Amino acid sequence: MMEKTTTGPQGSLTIRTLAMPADTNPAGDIFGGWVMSQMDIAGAIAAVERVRGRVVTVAVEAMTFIAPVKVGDVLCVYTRIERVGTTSVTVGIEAWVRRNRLDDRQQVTEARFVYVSLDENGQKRAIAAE
Ligand SMILES: CC(=O)SCCNC(=O)CCNC(=O)[C@H](O)C(C)(C)COP(=O)(O)OP(=O)(O)OC[C@H]1O[C@@H](n2cnc3c(N)ncnc32)[C@H](O)[C@@H]1OP(=O)(O)O
Repeated sequence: MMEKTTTGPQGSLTIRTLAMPADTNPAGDIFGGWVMSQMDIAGAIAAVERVRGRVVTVAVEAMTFIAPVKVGDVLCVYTRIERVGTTSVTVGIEAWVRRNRLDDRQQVTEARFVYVSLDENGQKRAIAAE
């Protein structure tokens, strides 16, 4: 599991979006799947920037849901490149919310997503050194 953050978000702010009523479960909280989707999108943005090409998600590792997301929360997803392999890139991802008129900030998830670099034909592509 990734180290718990104690001071604030780690990484670059990659996505900021609003949790809407359509994304709730019957209990009124936001679906975990919606939050994971936002994290996958943010991780893919970070991976595409690093590999400078198309990527596909191959694995989600160490996904932890720390606190619920509520309707009206502003979800902020932070990413950082943790590892670059031959064809894969591992992105550390944290989601935080701002709630109660944006006064409170709380971490809601953390995970590592792994992406594989593909060429235009969908074949694995070696990642070039930076
Ligand atoms: C099922 C879905 O629709 S999910 C939504 C979107 N995702 C997809 O569609 C991806 C479906 N999967 C695939 O197309 C294939 O598995 C691919 C192209 C991603 C990988 O192809 P494979 O031939 O299995 O790849 P291979 O085993 O060589 O691994 C490629 C890289 O991914 C890494 N990798 C593969 N599986 C995993 C895993 N479970 N966890 C972490 N890393 C992994 C490998 O370590 C390797 O990294 P490296 O080149 O940096 O050393």
